[in-house]
Amino acid sequence: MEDEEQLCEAARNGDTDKVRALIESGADVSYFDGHGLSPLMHAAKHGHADAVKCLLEAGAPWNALSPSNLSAGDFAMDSGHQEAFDVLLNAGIQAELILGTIARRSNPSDDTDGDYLEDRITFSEDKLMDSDSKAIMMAWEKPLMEAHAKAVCSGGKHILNIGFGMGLVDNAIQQYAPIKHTIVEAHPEVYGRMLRSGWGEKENVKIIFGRWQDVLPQLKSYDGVFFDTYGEYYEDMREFHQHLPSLLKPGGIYSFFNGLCGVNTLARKGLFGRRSLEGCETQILAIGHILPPCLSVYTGF
Ligand SMILES: C[S@@+](CC[C@H](N)C(=O)[O-])C[C@H]1O[C@@H](n2cnc3c(N)ncnc32)[C@H](O)[C@@H]1O
Repeated sequence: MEDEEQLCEAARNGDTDKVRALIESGADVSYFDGHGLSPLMHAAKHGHADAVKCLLEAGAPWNALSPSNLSAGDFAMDSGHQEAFDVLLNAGIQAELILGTIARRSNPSDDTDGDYLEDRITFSEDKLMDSDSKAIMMAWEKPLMEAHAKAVCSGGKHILNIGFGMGLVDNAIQQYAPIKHTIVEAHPEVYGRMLRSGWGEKENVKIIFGRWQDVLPQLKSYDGVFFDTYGEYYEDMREFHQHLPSLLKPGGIYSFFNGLCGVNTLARKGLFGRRSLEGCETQILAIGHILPPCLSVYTGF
């Protein structure tokens, strides 16, 4: 048996010593077997967190996808292996933060979502797609968005949402009859669609067209804030978080969603597709892993 096939087998069996020995003797950690699965995917699928760590340390690609578009993170999550999932998630986040920093340093004027904001996008009943046919938003995310809306609307009647997308969260926010519901949206086509579908005429809605980074001076303080953009780096989300103390009223509630590098320009398809987070309860818990403190809902600024 080839070294790489043995590596897949050792990863599957959780035989970390053998995994390490094979790597030291030159086995290729980027190998895909006849089913299109990498050693990392095998280790993840069987919940062998130590083997996952060992393969990641040796440079196994955390964002590779199987023929059915599943990442190692998806395999771990789908099989209920939380420890292996956490190891992969942390590796992905670290890589994202580093890649984002490198991208910014090499091109400080790069606004990361500039390309996306100039792209044509496609709307259909159940999804919003970018020009690479990658999903910006999908209808299955509705229960998740409803849960976020419930959370951010539980603290008061002045609500801010960043990123309209399909309007799922905004429709849910409207159910709570906010006094003022401010929506920031940067994509001209999404904005155009918002206007065509009557959002501009709702009495309690204020639409601010532009990138949140550019329209910050127009924003006030809110009882609830939700953040879910597209085509940005974690760095952007971290930057947004730095504004929360002024964007949130005392006791206000913040929640966010991030597709975990679903559109990162370097990782392209991403470590954990949004599908990893399907199922509302899990989603909220999974979101909480992104940034400490480990909750997606922040209160009491
Ligand atoms: C994933 S969608 C939001 C989906 C939304 N939560 C829903 O429930 O349908 C992301 C949205 O953020 C917008 N967006 C991306 N970058 C942005 C930025 N810097 N400022 C404001 N909006 C942005 C995109 O155009 C897109 O409409």
